[in-house]
Amino acid sequence: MKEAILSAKSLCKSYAHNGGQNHILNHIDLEIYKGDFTVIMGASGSGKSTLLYTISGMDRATAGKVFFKDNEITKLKEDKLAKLRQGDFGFVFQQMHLVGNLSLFENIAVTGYLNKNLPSQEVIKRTNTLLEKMGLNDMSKRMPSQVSGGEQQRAAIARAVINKPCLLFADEPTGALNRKNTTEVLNLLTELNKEGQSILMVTHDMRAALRATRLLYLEDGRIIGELNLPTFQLSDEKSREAQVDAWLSSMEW
Ligand SMILES: Nc1ncnc2c1ncn2[C@@H]1O[C@H](COP(=O)(O)OP(=O)(O)OP(=O)(O)O)[C@@H](O)[C@H]1O
Repeated sequence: MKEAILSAKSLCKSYAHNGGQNHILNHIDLEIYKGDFTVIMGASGSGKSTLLYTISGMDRATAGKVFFKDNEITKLKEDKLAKLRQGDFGFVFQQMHLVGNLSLFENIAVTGYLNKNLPSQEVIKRTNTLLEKMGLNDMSKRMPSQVSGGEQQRAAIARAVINKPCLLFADEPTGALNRKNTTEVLNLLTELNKEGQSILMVTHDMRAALRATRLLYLEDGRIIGELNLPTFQLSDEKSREAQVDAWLSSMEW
């Protein structure tokens, strides 16, 4: 049986709008399971990023609850939430937000150093392992401005997983990348997932959606559809694409 690591109960998020309320998330009940590569799709403006930020504790819900491993995180104060985000969650965004005057090595290692439980030798070891895995060995001393967007995003992914988070959140991680870099980043995320990393990603990129083992569709503030898939294999890409395409059409995407 699948193990839920994150669950939302009647999750709501509204914004004040023209004297009224704009309801973006409307009583969402959702469980995110260990080991899954969950991808949330939906039309532009449907609330995908809002859902990711609200369920991860980056933003506050208007109503409803979020539980991380049976602990309610919606009631945590900011300092406890920050600790949780730092230790148990990893984040990757469309923009990489690397520190411009630190090398790639330092950008990755600094998140490890912030983890008080990690000895510095272990931080260095993990950073080197991740640099190798991300294919960044030769450019570890370069500054972010001296590498491509895809290389920056690979460094940002390494930074996000150095503390071995229970769940990696990704908000349109390929949104700013060209085709080649998109494929490289998606391959890395797929590889991490095959090694056991649980991922929750929002995207409106069909190529990114193909990597999901569980696809969810958001519309009118609710999850209206779900498609479960086996782990992505390059050899099955064509038939998977046809399956996902048909499902998205049925969602009127
Ligand atoms: N801080 C805010 N204040 C008011 N409205 C907001 C705020 N943040 C988001 N919204 C609105 O909430 C809705 C959902 O936004 P969100 O960014 O979550 O959508 P999305 O599905 O991720 O869109 P896209 O695919 O275009 O990135 C949009 O109508 C947006 O304008």
